[in-house]
Parts: sequence; structure tokens; C-alpha cells
Amino acid sequence: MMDIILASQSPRRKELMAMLPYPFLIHPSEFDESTIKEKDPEKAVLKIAEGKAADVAEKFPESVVIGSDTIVFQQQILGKPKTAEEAAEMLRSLSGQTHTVYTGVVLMKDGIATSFAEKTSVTFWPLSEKEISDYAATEDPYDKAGAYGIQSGGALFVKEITGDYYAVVGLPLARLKRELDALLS
Ligand SMILES: Cc1cn([C@H]2C[C@H](O)[C@@H](COP(=O)(O)OP(=O)(O)OP(=O)(O)O)O2)c(=O)[nH]c1=O
Repeated sequence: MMDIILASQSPRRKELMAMLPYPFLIHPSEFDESTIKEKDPEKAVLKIAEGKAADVAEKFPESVVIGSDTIVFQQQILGKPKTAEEAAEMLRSLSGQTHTVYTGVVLMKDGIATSFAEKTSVTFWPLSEKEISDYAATEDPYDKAGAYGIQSGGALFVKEITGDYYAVVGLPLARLKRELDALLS
């Protein structure tokens, strides 16, 4: 069988990927996300996922390469916060509201890209200023789009979710399995 390569440095994507019935290797991409200026969230995650996958596929043309990207959209694209102020500002904008998490996945095989994006709606309870500043003072928000981890501290903010939980964490697992099944059959 062809090697499957996950083009990601994310420990969470590695953990999720391990739930699929396929052995895989990891080669993080060196793609620079800031080169993508796209404002439409769905197009943005797909372009970035493709950039990540294509970068690694160039080095491993005989493999199936998986690139992925997750962003949070609440009136505007929320990426990863750099400071406690930025994290708190993002969390304030999500408080008591429903936002959309977009995860794009691109599978590259023999130079051909198979792409899909999953949209998940997440509703937060209203957050107190203390909840926000306490959470912004932890390490949790800083490597995560939208400044929260639904699988960690952010679990305490979520009132409702519609869509694939695993897409919010970083990989739409059930859909990815189906796409891989089709590509490898
Ligand atoms: C909203 C949300 C995001 N995230 C994470 C998923 C992604 O890892 C991260 C968004 O950044 P990404 O740029 O999608 O990914 P990454 O830089 O972590 O890894 P790589 O590009 O090498 O694959 O935010 C959570 O872990 N939990 C959440 O609830």
C-alpha cells in the first residue's frame, strides 16, 4: 500500500489520525500560511490545506499526503492569538454567540488534490471577564484557532455544537476515513 503522510506538526492531528485504521508517517509542512490573503473562510482553509499538502507532496510524490487547516469565523477570521490581550478579545467576541469552525482537508495523490471542508457551528455560554482572563493566562489558547481548545479548557465554554466535534479539534475524522477508503481502494 502507498505510504500515507500527515503534513502536520500538530500533536492533536497526530492523535486523531491514529484513530483511523491506516498506518501513517508525519512530515510537517513548511508552507507559510500568511501568503494566503483569502477572506472567505471556506476558501481560506482549503487554500492553506492545499499549500501544506502540496509542499510535502513535492518531497514525497509516491505517497498520499494529507494537509489540513482550521480557522474560527466570527464576523472575521480568527487565527491563533499571539498575546493574552488578543486571546481575551477573541474570547469576548465568542462569548454568548454562535461561531463557525472551518476545517479544510486536502489529500494529494499522484499530483491530484482531493479536497473537502467541514463546517461546525459552536455556541458559547456567556463568559465572565474572570473566566476569560483566567483562561487567557493559561497556555491553552495560544496554539489554537479562535483562542480555545474544545478538547481542553474550552470544553467549559460550549453550550451547543452542530457538526463534527473532531473537525473542531483539527481533523474531520469520519469524512477523512471515507475519502481515504475511496482513494486507496
Ligand atoms: C477551535 C480549535 C482549534 N484547535 C486547533 C486545531 C489546529 O491545530 C489549530 C489551528 O491551527 P492550524 O494552522 O490549522 O494547524 P497547526 O499549525 O496547529 O498544525 P499544522 O499546520 O502543522 O497542521 O487550532 C484545537 O485544537 N481545538 C479547538 O477547539
